[in-house]
Amino acid sequence: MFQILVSDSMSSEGLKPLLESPLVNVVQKKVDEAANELHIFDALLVRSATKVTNELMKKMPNLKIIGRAGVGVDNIDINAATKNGVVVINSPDGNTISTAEHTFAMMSALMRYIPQAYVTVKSNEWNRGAFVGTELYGKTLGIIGFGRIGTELAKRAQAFGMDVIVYDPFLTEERAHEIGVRNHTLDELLTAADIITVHTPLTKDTKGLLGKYNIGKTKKGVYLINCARGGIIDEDALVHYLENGHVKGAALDVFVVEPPVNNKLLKFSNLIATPHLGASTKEAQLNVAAQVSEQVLRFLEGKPVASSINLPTLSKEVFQKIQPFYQLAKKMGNLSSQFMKIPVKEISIQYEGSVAELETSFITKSVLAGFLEPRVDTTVNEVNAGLITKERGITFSEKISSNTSGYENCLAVKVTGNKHVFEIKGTYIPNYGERIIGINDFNIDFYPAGHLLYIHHCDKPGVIGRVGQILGNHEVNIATMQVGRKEKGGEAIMMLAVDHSLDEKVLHDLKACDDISAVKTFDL
Ligand SMILES: NC(=O)c1ccc[n+]([C@@H]2O[C@H](COP(=O)([O-])OP(=O)(O)OC[C@H]3O[C@@H](n4cnc5c(N)ncnc54)[C@H](O)[C@@H]3O)[C@@H](O)[C@H]2O)c1
Ligand SMILES: O=C(O)[C@H](O)COP(=O)(O)O
Repeated sequence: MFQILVSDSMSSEGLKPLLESPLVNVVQKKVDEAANELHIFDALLVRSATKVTNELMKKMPNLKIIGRAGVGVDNIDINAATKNGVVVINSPDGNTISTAEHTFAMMSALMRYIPQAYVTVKSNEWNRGAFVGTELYGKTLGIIGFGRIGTELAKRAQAFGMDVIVYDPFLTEERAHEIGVRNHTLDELLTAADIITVHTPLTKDTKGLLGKYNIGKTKKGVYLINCARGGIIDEDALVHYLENGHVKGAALDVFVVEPPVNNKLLKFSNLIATPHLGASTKEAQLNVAAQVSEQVLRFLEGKPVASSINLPTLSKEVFQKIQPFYQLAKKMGNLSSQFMKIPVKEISIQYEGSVAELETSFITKSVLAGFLEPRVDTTVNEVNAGLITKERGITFSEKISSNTSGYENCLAVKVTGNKHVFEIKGTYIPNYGERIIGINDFNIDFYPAGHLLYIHHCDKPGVIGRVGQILGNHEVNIATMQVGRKEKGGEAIMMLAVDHSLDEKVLHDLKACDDISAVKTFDL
C-alpha cells in the first residue's frame, strides 16, 4: 500500500479519489508533526505553505511524487526533485476563475472604499461623506499579462462596461481579437489606464515591472492591483507613489514576504489587502485537490500523468541517446524566444541527418519548453510543453529533411510571428559539444552557453575594434568571439561569450555606435 502525506489544508471532497482508493493510505499532518515517519511516504501533497526543500526530500527516501494543489510551485525545489527522481505535478487551471473573481472583488472594493467603510460602521460610525467612490463603468482597465487569469478577468470587466486594454508581449493578435481586447505596448497601457492589474508570472523580466520609472508614466490618480505574485509591483515604489498621492489606491493579495510583517505599505489607508486569498474558495480548492489526487493516483498505478512539470517519460536508454539534442534543442528554443520578444504564431522544427532517426517528438517538446520558459509562470518541460504551446495559440510542426547542411546532424528551428521570422540552426558534435551554426541567413559557429552578446552590424573595418574597445572600457572580458556575414561589406553578425552579465550602460554604448543596428544579450 502506498503512503501519502497531505501536509497543507485541502478539500476532503477533492481528496476523495485518494481517500477511497484501496491502494493508498492518506495521512493528513503537517511535515513537522510527521517528522518521525517521513521516510515511509511515497507521495506528498502540498499547497503553498509547505516548503519542499532538498533537505525535506532527503528525509523522504521513498518519495516518488509531489502534488501541488495550485499553480505556483515556487515553494518546491524543482531541481532538487528532478535530481532526486521525484515527479512534481500541479493543477494549472483549477483556481483560475477564483483568482479572477478575487481580483475583480478587490477592484470593486478598492474603488468603493468597502473595507474602510466596513471598519467605520462596525465602530458605530455613519460617515457617508467620507467614502464617495468611483464607478467601474466606462473606466479603462489595463491588464498586464494576458494568460488564464488575465483573460477571465477581462471577460468580467467587459460585462461591467469597462474598456479593457492589455499588455502581453507573447499574446497573438488572433487571441486578443477572440476575447475582444486590444494588445498595446507597455507605455501605451501605462498612460491610458485608470486601473492597472498585473497577472504575469514573477520572472526576471516582471520583477519590479511596475517600479518607480513605469508607475511614473501612469495617470495621476491611477489604481494598482496585484493578485499575482509579490514583487511584480515594486513595494518601495508603491510606497513612494502612495505617499505623494500619484497612486490613488492599491489592492494587494500578495507580498514579497508573506506574511508582510512590518511592511511599510500596510500603514496606507488607501491600500487594501488580503492574505493571499486568490485561490481560497471551496470550488478552487475542490478543483485543485481533485486534479492532483487523480493524477497522483494515476502515477502510483503506473499510468502516465498529464501535468508533470519536471520529469520526461522516456526509458533511460532512449533518453541517453537523445540527451545531447534535448539540451541543444532547449537552448535553441530559449534563444528563439529571446530573439523574438513578440507574439508568435508558429514554430517549426526540421531534423536533418542522424538526429532524424531519434525520438524527434521529444526533442520538439524540448524546443517548445525552451521557447516557453521565459514566457510562462508554470515550469514547462517535455511533458507539458505541447499543451501549453497550443493553449497560447501557437501551432508547431516537425519535418524530416534529407539535406544535412553539411553536418552529420542538424536541427533547424523556425519561429514565425506576424511580420517577422527567426531561424536558428544547431548541431551536436560528439566530444566537441553543442554548436549553433546559423542565425537567420548568417553562418556562424558558437557554443550556446554562459553570457552571450549578439551584435548585428555593418561589415566594415573598425567595427569589431570598437566593440572590443567599449567592452574593455567597461572591464568586460571577451572569452570567445565569432563573426558571420552574408557578403563582403554587407550585413554581419557577431556572437561573443563574455565573463559576466552585461548591464544597461554597456548595451547603451554599443547601441550608440553608427554601424551597429541591434544588440542583444542572453544568459544560458
Ligand atoms: N493570488 C493567488 O492566490 C493566485 C492564484 C493563482 C495564480 N496566481 C498567480 O497569478 C499569475 C497569473 O497566473 P495565470 O494562471 O494566469 O498564468 P499564465 O501563465 O496563464 O499567464 C501569465 C501571462 O503572463 C504573460 N507574461 C509573461 N511575461 C510577461 C511580461 N514580461 N510582460 C507581460 N506579460 C507577460 C504570459 O505571456 C502569460 O500570458 C501567476 O503569477 C500566478 O502564480 C495567484
Ligand atoms: O499559485 C497558486 O496556485 C496560488 O498562489 C494559490 O496558492 P495557495 O494554494 O497557497 O492558496
